[in-house]
Amino acid sequence: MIKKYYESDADLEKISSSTIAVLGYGSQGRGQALNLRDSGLNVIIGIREGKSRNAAVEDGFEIYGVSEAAKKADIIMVLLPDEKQAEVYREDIRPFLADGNCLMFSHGFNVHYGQIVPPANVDVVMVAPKGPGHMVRRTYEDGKGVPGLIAIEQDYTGNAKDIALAYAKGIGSTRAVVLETTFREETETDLFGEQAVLCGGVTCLVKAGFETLVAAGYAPEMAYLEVLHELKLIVDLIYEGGFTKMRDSISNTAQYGDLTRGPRVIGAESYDAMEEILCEIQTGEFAKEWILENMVNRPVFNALNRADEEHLIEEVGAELRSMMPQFKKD
Ligand SMILES: NC(=O)C1=CN([C@@H]2O[C@H](COP(=O)(O)OP(=O)(O)OC[C@H]3O[C@@H](n4cnc5c(N)ncnc54)[C@H](OP(=O)(O)O)[C@@H]3O)[C@@H](O)[C@H]2O)C=CC1
Ligand SMILES: CC[C@](O)(C(C)=O)C(=O)O
Ligand SMILES: [Mg+2]
Ligand SMILES: [Mg+2]
Repeated sequence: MIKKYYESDADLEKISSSTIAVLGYGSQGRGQALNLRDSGLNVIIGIREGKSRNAAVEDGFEIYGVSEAAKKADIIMVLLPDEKQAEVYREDIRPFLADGNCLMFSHGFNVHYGQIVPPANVDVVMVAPKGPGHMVRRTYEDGKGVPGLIAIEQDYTGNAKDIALAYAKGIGSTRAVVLETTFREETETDLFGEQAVLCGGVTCLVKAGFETLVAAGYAPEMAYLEVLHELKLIVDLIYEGGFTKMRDSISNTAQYGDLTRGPRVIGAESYDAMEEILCEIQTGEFAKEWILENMVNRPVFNALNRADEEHLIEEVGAELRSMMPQFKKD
């Protein structure tokens, strides 16, 4: 049985006298740093010059370069892009790690695939919120939390788990639930989830529905509202109460179509593709591909991203959203 932890299982005191360096101030860096500070913990930011450094200054943090922050800290949370972490680790983190420090990640990619090999005299820990950084912050501000994972790769001090749980409490995750996993399990399931379902699966499904309707002569605006805008409303119901709550809310006609037609869209071919994708993750083939892609300045990433940015669904969506009050900035 997987271990689950809640508020009463974690003690902020375990890290209340520690200096926590959050390295990177992007999606996760900002969300986690603000939550930790609001939880009363001692946070500094390690960041290069640039856009997100300015945001950290505006938010009133004590700011340092990455190496300086790593040197000052007891807990070093690496919230840099996965593809940059190994290089920054070699140059700006590893030389400044002290005996008994806690090296922390929110995703296991670099440790699991051997791109970062920490020394034996530090704790190596993961605290991974299961949600985007902006939601980590917004949910905390609402008095709730995004569920999280902890994993202990190396327990040099004997305190690694207490530290991980306290950090998870600091970012709000124990308000929801924290599961105990391993670097391998988190890395493989996270990559699979984002590729096959959450990001890759969903965007391709929506695009396919949109393109099918538009090719059949329906207005792109109709297609957009049908397969993209309404998706959130349906997903919200699934999120709140599973398939059952969603099916309680839709018409019987929709439910019959869902049960009989859904399996034709996601059929044997999709199951085979998912298995193949999982296998590429487990063997390290995907990791190798992504590392090599970065070494040659991301030609595939850039070309595919540009094509999607220029897709009709984005143009139509931007125009429709600009008229909807819920998307207007204050
Ligand atoms: N995004 C998410 O919600 C989730 C992310 N994670 C994990 O969290 C980690 C961080 O991801 P994410 O928050 O998306 O990252 P972002 O891309 O949002 O932010 C990265 C931050 O690192 C800084 N940075 C980039 N390159 C360098 C460098 N060479 N030296 C110093 N600073 C640098 C960026 O600064 P600048 O503005 O100057 O580019 C930015 O502040 C990853 O391990 C990811 O897998 C885990 C769960 C969810
Ligand atoms: C779903 C994408 C994610 O895994 C996340 C927000 O959890 C990521 O890497 O950003
Ligand atoms: Mg994820
Ligand atoms: Mg991920």
